[in-house]
Amino acid sequence: MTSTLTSTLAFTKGHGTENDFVLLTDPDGLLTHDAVLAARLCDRRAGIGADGVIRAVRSDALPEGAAALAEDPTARWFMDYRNADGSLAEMCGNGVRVLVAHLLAEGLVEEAELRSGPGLAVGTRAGVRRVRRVRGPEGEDWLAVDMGPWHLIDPVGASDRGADAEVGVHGLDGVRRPGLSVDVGNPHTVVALASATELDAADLTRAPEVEPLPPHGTNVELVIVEDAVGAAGSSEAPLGIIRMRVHERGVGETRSCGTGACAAALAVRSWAGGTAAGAPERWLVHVPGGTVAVRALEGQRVELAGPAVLLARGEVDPALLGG
Ligand SMILES: N[C@@H](CCC[C@H](N)C(=O)O)C(=O)O
Repeated sequence: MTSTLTSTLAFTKGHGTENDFVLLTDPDGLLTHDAVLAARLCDRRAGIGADGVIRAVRSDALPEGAAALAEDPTARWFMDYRNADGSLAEMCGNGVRVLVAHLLAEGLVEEAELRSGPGLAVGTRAGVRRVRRVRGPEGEDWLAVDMGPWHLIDPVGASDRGADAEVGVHGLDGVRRPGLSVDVGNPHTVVALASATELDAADLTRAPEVEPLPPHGTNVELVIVEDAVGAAGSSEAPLGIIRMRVHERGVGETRSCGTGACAAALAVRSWAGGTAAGAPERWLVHVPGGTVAVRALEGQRVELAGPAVLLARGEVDPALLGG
């Protein structure tokens, strides 16, 4: 992170539905945000402990930022995201909300930017994302992110299997369950389990076996669908309810995954036959760390909303990090 590993590094710790992150502020892109240091910071015993590291850097201070600025010249901040194992990820739905909360707390963006027009533009490796201030279902202060376009992933290309997968989940007596691979900026395979009992019994200390595996690996979401609220006979638009557990690429089981919640809702919608069949266009996704809301947007886009919590600030001596 620093060239000498002798000076301390300021950090903030935050989470979105308990998907937790170490945040570093590096406006001018002077830090070496490499895989080794990210893995050490994320170590839960010899480091600070987190599912990922987010470096807040100005888009014009790093090469990947050029594409973000070309897409939207107002995207002056970039989310440089690494997983707990140090690998780069294209996008993090919980992370982008926590990054924006951090930028606000540091006085680097204004609350007004979240409340006007389409919201604050943030560059990511998956493209520019826009973040707005919204109210949660119980009046909480939440952030909503336009997560951009999504598509099904066909890992084997032009086959009759399309994005369908078969997934072996550990802890379920060798049964294989149907999956659907969805790209929401990063890759996911959503797996439909048969019951809440299966969801609770699944062993996510190891990655589920996905066949065929998307080319860049995959995050895996195990889901069950609970009854939709406001369906048949009601004037209200139906609200789908999903329970989900997740095994993240580059991390392991986490308490939540924002992109994963979007993929889960989109897969469930697809299995239900889509809008034409009356499938809900908005969902609450319950994860072990809380609840997020997902909404289908026009133009095959999707929105994620949820909380962003900053809980600690401090300094760490990179020379003392173990791992
Ligand atoms: N937890 C994140 C996703 C983080 C990246 C993921 N592990 C990957 O490698 O794609 C989220 O909230 O979206």
